[in-house]
Amino acid sequence: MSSAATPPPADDTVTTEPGAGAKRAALEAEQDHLHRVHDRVEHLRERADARAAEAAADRSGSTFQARFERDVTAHHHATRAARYTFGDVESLAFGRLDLRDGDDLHVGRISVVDESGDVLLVDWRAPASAAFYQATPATPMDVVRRRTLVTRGRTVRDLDDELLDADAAEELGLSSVTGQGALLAALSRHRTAHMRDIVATIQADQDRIIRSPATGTLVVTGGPGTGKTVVALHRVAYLLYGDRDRFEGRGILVVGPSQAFTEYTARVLPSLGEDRAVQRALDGFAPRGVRVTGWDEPDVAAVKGDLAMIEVCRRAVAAAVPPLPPATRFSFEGTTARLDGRTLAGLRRRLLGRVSSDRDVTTYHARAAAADDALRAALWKAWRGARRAAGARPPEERSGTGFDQALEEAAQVTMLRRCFWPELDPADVLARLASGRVDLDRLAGDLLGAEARGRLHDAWQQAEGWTLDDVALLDEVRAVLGRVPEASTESPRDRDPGLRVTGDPGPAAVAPADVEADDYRDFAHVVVDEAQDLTPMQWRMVARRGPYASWTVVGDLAQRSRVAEPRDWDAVARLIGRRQVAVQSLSVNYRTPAEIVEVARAVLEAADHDPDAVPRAVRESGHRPTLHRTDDLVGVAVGTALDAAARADGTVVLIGPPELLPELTSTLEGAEAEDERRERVRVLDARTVKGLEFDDVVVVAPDRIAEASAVGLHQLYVAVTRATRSLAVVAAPDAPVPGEERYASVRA
Ligand SMILES: Nc1ncnc2c1ncn2[C@@H]1O[C@H](COP(=O)(O)OP(=O)(O)OP(=O)(O)O)[C@@H](O)[C@H]1O
Repeated sequence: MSSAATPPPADDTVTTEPGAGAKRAALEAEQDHLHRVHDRVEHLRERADARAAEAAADRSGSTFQARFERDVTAHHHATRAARYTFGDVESLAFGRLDLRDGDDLHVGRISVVDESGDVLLVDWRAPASAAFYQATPATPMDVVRRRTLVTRGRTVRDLDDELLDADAAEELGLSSVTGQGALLAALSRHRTAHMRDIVATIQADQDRIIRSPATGTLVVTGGPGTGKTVVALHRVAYLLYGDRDRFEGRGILVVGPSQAFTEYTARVLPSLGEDRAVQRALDGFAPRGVRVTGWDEPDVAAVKGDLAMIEVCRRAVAAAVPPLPPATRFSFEGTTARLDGRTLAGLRRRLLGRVSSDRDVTTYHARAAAADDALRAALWKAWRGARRAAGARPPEERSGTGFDQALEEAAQVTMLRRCFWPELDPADVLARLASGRVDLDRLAGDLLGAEARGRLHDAWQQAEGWTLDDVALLDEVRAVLGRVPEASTESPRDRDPGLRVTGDPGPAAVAPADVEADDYRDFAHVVVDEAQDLTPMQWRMVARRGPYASWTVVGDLAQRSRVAEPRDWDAVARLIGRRQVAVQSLSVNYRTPAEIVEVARAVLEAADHDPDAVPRAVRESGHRPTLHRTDDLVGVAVGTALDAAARADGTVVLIGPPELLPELTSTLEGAEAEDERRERVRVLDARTVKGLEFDDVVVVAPDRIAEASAVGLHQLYVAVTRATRSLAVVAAPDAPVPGEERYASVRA
């Protein structure tokens, strides 16, 4: 946005520097207004609280209807009260527009009207507020002066003016009072463990994305720190505000790459008064009871993520049914029939061949009744054959003969029906394949090449638990299985203990009733963050939750940690069943100072990626990144991180290759430092820092991160672009470090 808050200022912006007196007067006027807003909000909150309490205590009606209405009323007022509740640090009002017609309006977190109907504050998402974010001197949108307020709780700390229409300003007698720069003030605040909202300083290009209609699929791209994540979250708040019926009813799903990421971003929507969106990490789609404990190397992830796995999963279900008894005998009206296992196996194979995840009616569990019918028909046919062989003439029709009743009572038939089409759970099904009980080569020899099968086999053999990429496979299996019919309460193990898989690669304690997690529904809108990293199978998993949804897809191809498909956004569109995507890009880096951007550029160059993909930084820190050459990687890295924590408040992270993490953690724990300082330092794997940010970043052994896989340099790029303040790199004396000359060198 070209507001005064946005460096560099637009060339045609008119800014006059008034005296301190004018600024003081302006601050006082804004302070008065903010007090009025807060007083009114407090009043509204107290009133809503009182009404909620009154409704909850109302015992006047005893009918179900009366109790229901009372609960709805109490809930309604409690929700209102919650909307009027703000923490001390959140700014309730953050802008003011003076318009050509002499009116002014204040923009804030919510709309507030006083007792006489005057508007004290307009919600940032309302159409009238759009000019606060979008007006420029070239297109002033009837705005003469835009004022950005820097507030904290009830206090106005600073303000920042921009005259967009100098002539009209003169006519109206308006001047401008420049402050510190609201955006720079916001960016220079130290970070906490949680991302903050940016309502006060949304920039024009970001605002256009936030407000764009949710019709098809919008892809938001841009380099690290351009605000993709925060913009996507504000878009969710905007959509909920604009069409609550559509988006609150069916819901909005926000998907992030990891639990750490979801925890980091979790507070943004609640701080905007919206807590209805469902935020999930990719491993959060695992069936209940399944815990993800590991990662796959990119080449294994590529196999597990390939669409060939759709058919592998389908066949895995067919291979998970237990063997049938060699023969089943039963008697009815004095005739004993015998049905051999091979005939029944053929019948079951044909029925299993029709099972798929395509439609609800073709899932395994949905076909249970049809399978049982087919089994009874086969038994009927066998009995009629036996009857005829005995010289009697069997009845043509089964119904009315008592045959079905007799089947219910025959012990052998009961056994047969239980293992013919038992209830299955996804983790058990996949575990049979992963543990080798079902032979992968026989199952998928025609679907996966020998190399891919080898990788899959080795990965599953060596794994100590389920991995992130197994989750999409578990979900695919779950989709093939479908919902367990409601009437059924037995778990598969109650029915057939033989289904238990020993030596499973992962904890598979899942009861079928738990199989459908509560997110398994048809969302109205789906947001996918760090979208460059999803495999085709993961896209299927997410798309299953929004077959009719509109989408916001957020990603940066330069930060890919994958080597396989999909390679561009059109391919993503195909995977989620959409014909096309609209792409919008963000190009200003609000996170990383210019000095660190230079280093990041060198890493991209080393990765043979277009170095211009690095977004331009909005500010400089005045500090060059430091490069520490040492043999004592861990000791120096921990010392550097603790020094950073001592220098200033904020968050510090040590990012290293997986094999160094235990030593980094134990050295940090044993280091002599105050607890408060030590606790502000985190140790993270280079693969888990995606989407996160920290004030001070120490990257350890960059060469090992870079060489770990085909996308190692991209992971190093992600690691060095996490810092908002300082970057230190700790490397062995002879280790290659891209852009070495751009660092200040420190020899330990
Ligand atoms: N308009 C803004 N005003 C204030 N802060 C902003 C603004 N836009 C972005 N930021 C801040 O910049 C930082 C980076 O934002 P965000 O994490 O959304 O970027 P990103 O593009 O998703 O980055 P990455 O690709 O590395 O995950 C955050 O601290 C965010 O709050």
